[in-house]
Amino acid sequence: MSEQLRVAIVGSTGYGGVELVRLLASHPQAKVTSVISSSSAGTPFSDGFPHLQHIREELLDDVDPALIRTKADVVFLATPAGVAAKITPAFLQAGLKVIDLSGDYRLKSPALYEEWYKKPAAEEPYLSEAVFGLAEIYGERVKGAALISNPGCYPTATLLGLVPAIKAGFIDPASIIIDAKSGVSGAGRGVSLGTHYSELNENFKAYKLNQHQHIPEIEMVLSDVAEKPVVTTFSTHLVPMTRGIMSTMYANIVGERTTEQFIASYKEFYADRQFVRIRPAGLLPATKEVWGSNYCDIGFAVDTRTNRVTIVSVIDNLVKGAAGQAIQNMNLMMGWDESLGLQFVPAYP
Ligand SMILES: NC(=O)C1=CN([C@@H]2O[C@H](COP(=O)(O)OP(=O)(O)OC[C@H]3O[C@@H](n4cnc5c(N)ncnc54)[C@H](OP(=O)(O)O)[C@@H]3O)[C@@H](O)[C@H]2O)C=CC1
Ligand SMILES: CC(=O)N[C@@H](CCC(=O)OP(=O)(O)O)C(=O)O
Repeated sequence: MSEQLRVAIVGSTGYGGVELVRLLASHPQAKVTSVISSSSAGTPFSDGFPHLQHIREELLDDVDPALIRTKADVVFLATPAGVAAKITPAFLQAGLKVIDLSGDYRLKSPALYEEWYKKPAAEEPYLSEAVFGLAEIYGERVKGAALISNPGCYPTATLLGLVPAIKAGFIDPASIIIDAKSGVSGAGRGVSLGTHYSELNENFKAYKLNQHQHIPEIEMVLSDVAEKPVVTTFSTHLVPMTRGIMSTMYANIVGERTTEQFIASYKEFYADRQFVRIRPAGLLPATKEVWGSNYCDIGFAVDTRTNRVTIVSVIDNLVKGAAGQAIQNMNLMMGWDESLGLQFVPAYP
């Protein structure tokens, strides 16, 4: 077998980073050679994650691009918004390929990023060079790229559920309303008032209405696919569960379409893709049915009374919504089969 690709992870002590460590442990052609921390360098990785003790015995490295270059070929950045914008240029200049899990390189307009993220935008030419890695839609662009911007968790579930219907002309893009729900690991490992146990348990709440940073990312892709500007209503809710996103989407149908026609059209659209599974009529997906896997499951219900369709799309936010799709992008970037090391069956129940 050829030599394995060497991989480093900045933010390895966060939820996205730890999930990268878990998934890459069984990748046949890549191995993690450096786990990096900005706050705990020099301490054993397994101190914080005893469940991974047998696969990662080394000490955490510092965020040092020159050192990392001696150990790795590709670096994943699983860091909070604003960090990748600062450190990516040094990693690229050191000769590493970069896959960023944050929102820093997704929006091509610096003004739009600063409006929604309230932080300084990444600089050119890196912003223009970054390829938006929604693998099933833009996978061809990912091949050979040096900087990949991994999509957000909510946009991944939402866009995989909407793009085929828009491309087929089945729905009016101006009529779309997106009602999305996430498990709490979507908020990261850090503690906050809104996500601690007694605030979250037995509770269900809407948040960031009309202010969510994923709104411009969703509109960017919907506009690209519709070939005209699209604005949308996107509402987010926190659910008392650990993993999972459900995006429930409503749109007016153009002409007359049955549930079976939506199913047939989506099956054709995703015929060559391994990670999108289309449900038969009457069988809507639930978050537990993709738990721990890289699948996005999509179901449909056409209402002939209102002539609207409801599309339900579910993912595991830490896998297809973050680490899994990032590895899928690494595979595409390297010219490998996109499913390498990702063929996990969902854990159930
Ligand atoms: N959680 C999810 O479901 C998803 C997350 N994302 C995005 O992925 C990124 C990571 O998310 P997540 O893992 O949940 O976040 P976490 O908060 O769990 O982890 C982020 C990690 O980044 C490290 N970090 C913080 N500041 C810096 C810095 N200045 N330089 C280097 N490293 C730093 C921290 O580790 P240390 O102190 O050890 O350096 C921390 O563990 C975020 O941008 C998030 O928005 C995207 C899709 C889904
Ligand atoms: C539950 C929860 O709080 N989820 C986070 C998802 C953040 C995320 O994934 O951030 P980026 O994609 O922008 O990097 C949120 O709604 O902000």
